Amino acid sequence: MANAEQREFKTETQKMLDLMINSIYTNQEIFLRELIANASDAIDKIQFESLTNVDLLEGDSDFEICLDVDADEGEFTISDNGIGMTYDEVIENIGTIAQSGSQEFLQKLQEHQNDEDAVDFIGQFGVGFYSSFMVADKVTLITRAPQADKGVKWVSEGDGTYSIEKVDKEERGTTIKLDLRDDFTAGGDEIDVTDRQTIQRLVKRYSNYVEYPIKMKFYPENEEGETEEEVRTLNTMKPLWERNKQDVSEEEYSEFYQEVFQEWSDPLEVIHKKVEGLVKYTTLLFIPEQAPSDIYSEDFEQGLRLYSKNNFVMDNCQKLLPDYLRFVRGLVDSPDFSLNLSRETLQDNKQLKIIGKNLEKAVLKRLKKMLEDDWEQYLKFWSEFGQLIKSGVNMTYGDKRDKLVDLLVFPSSHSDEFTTLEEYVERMNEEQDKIYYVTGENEATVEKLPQMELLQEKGLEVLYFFDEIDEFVINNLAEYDEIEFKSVLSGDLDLLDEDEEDDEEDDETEELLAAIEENLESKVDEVRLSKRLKSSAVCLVSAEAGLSMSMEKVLEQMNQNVGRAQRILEINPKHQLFSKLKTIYEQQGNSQQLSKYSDLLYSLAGLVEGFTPEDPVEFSNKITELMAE
Ligand SMILES: Nc1ncnc2c1ncn2[C@@H]1O[C@H](COP(=O)(O)OP(=O)(O)OP(=O)(O)O)[C@@H](O)[C@H]1O
Repeated sequence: MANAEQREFKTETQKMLDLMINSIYTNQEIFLRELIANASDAIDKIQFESLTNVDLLEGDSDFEICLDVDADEGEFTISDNGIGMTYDEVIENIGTIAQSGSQEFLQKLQEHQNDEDAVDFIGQFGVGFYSSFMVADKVTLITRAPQADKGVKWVSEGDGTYSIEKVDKEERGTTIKLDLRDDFTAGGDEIDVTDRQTIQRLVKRYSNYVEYPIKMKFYPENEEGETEEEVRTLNTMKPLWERNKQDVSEEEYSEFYQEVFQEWSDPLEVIHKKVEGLVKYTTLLFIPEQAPSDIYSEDFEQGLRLYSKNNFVMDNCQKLLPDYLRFVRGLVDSPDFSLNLSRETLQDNKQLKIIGKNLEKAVLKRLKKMLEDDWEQYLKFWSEFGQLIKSGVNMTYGDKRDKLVDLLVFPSSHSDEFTTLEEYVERMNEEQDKIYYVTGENEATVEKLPQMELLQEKGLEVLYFFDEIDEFVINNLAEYDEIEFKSVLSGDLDLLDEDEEDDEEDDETEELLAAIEENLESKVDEVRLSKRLKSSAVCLVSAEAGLSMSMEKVLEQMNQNVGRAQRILEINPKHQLFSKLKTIYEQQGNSQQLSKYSDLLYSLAGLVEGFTPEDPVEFSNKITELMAE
């Protein structure tokens, strides 16, 4: 090294190296991604420049990145035939920290100099080439720029100085040799960087879609037990998302989806978009056919995969899509993402926010289109992910909520399958001014509810809410197209024509109702004559405002005690039973018998509603006594 010039690193560079060497970074394996990304950038550059000056290629246009390991020597080497560097460029690029990301990093480093939490922010910045020092105690870089006579050799042990000298180098491009630290060789505590399988795995994970072949020699044994040299390309290269949509077949999308996201079935929908604007990105999203069984569990790994110019940056990035779209799989590639984007910095990442908004819009738009153009497919989607869309209504506001509302579908009394709110409103007759709904277990039970009788008679359509979340969603919406939602099970339905309205209650009826109310004091808030019942004798409804009985049930199951729904017992004045009650009251006043009847009425009305009697034994005794009479 007679001609080698010894130079010192700039102070900041040394600080950075110290951090690398002390392995503040926990994820050391990313060194490989950083070196491959640099090699790929260097090839991009020569390719671009050769467009105007083909001589730069020196006849070599088979662009490639070659990796090699030497387990005996504990070495790892990466070579590229990219643009290389001149003597001055090496000093400029490698001896100092030039890029803005690293500048910012150093500034922060200065601020946090004596901070223990330096670890927290170090992961936020691109450290590129220097990450070599995480796994190596000596780094040798030999490079030659196109058409330069001499190459340049740069060597450093990360100890504050480096040496630089001119050397002969035949091929254009850069070779970087790492003398690995013992920890990173066979028998070390960390990953074995001299192990070909390990390297292969890392390339697959981080650099699979780098567009130049990443090659490595393997030495498998042939049938005779002799080893043979075999050069393998480790990466898949052409990222599907970079291709034109028109040129990708459905099968190719499916294959990619299954391979990358470990799915078994085909995706229900594929969204593939290239966006060039304020932010530049390409996205490939998939709506799965089936919800994974753990989609509601806390461990569910939601989120998209991020790439930066085909380099893997991060998996399961949750910041891009809102929680209610957690079923969407896919990726986003943007040159604006830094390779070292970390979960901590995602929060403030502006590009990410813009991209996220666009993606959400794109998914909702596609779902709307599916609903309009392919109803069968939409129902399939709905049966898997409808719950999540509903939860989205509860979580969103304004415009977004309006978009979600049009994706809601419900079973209804007037349709064999599901109906949208828009369709419901279209079917409403002129006098109808409310959207009616009923909550219950299933179609068979709600259709038989006494409260449904009047609506059925009047031919009014009722939406069926079989999902616990439904009523909460509707409560949040309050109205659709300025039309109020109205539960068939609460308040007054106001459905009778004037001539159907009953005459004023006589005094005796009033007294009777008051007596029953007194008997049921602890259970109901009001007893009144019903205007909705046709053939049934009694029903229980909730008060117009406030918690409904079905919501009370759900909240109770969730152990959320938010109070009790107001209960109103309605008695059908046209029912035989009512005349019987009247007779009893006329003859005996508020007797024991009337008290027994009051209890029974309440229990029966509750039963229909799905509430078991508070004391089933007593209930059954009362019924049998009555039968015996
Ligand atoms: N294989 C290479 N061929 C040619 N030039 C290289 C090579 N590797 C690094 N360089 C030069 O050294 C510079 C510094 O590299 P480094 O990896 O530290 O940062 P970067 O790649 O610019 O930024 P980042 O890693 O944050 O994306 C590069 O910008 C490039 O000019």
